[in-house]
Amino acid sequence: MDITLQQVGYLYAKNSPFEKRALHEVDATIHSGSYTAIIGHTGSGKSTLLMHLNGLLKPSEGIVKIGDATITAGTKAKGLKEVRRHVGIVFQFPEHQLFEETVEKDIMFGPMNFGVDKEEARRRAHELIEQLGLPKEIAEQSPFELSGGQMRRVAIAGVLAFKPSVLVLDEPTAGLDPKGRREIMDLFQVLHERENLTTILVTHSMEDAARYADNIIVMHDGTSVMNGTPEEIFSDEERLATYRLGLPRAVKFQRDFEKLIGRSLSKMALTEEILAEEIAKVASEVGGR
Ligand SMILES: Nc1ncnc2c1ncn2[C@@H]1O[C@H](COP(=O)(O)OP(=O)(O)OP(=O)(O)O)[C@@H](O)[C@H]1O
Repeated sequence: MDITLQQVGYLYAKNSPFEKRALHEVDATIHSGSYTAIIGHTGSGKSTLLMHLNGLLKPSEGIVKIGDATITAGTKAKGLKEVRRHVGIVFQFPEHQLFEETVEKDIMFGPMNFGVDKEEARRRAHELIEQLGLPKEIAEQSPFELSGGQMRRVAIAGVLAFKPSVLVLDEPTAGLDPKGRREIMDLFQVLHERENLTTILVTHSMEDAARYADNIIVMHDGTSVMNGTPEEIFSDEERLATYRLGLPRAVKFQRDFEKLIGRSLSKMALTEEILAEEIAKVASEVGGR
């Protein structure tokens, strides 16, 4: 399911003394099956943009196309339920939205709300508990008895349970330790590859954008200023600096290493794995001389 934004603008509290423009003239295309990262400085409009991706907000100006649905300022709310079934959003700290008395019921809530029958919803809940690496027994436990990392997984399972075709992740690893962060991000990567799940990641982490995304949208002052592959986006350090964004660590190391050896490496080191490979190649050339 492709998502396209054409000249999208958004005003909070429109026509009130508190009116505030959060988006203007945003153009972007997110292709079905892609992994897109949305990056940008604090206040650049990422969260506002994200809420347009499943009709939680309707654009004040312009058009949002989500698959066959077209959303404009005049779109009626009842046309949007179908869109929400297809686009699942994992909000920041999603565990704050858990509310049922057991983990199983919490995961079943989403699919049942979209008309899935109880038995199928229960089957999905148990399957997801396993897939997300949670112990089976927690199905009957209260979500509030779990650790922070487990609660996060339960909340993610609740979104995956209604089988969205697009998964939107708003800083999904905020507040987790480095191991928990990596595990959750790797899990999304597996889902993206295995189910060809269109994935949209809103992140402050340049490393995560470089590591996981195949497409990056840069937001600045409420508009989309760059859209391209990680290689394209991170090749222009000066331009990124004007948007107050830095390069991923591996790319910075590469720049320093290239200066040291006096030539360019064959690939752009977007991840530490690629950088390590490139350094190993140079080391073996030097060793062979
Ligand atoms: N509910 C609201 N009412 C009024 N203005 C808002 C509201 N939410 C956000 N804004 C403003 O809209 C602009 C864009 O905010 P948004 O939260 O979309 O940015 P962001 O890039 O997601 O920021 P962050 O990285 O801090 O989450 C900011 O100037 C913000 O102050």
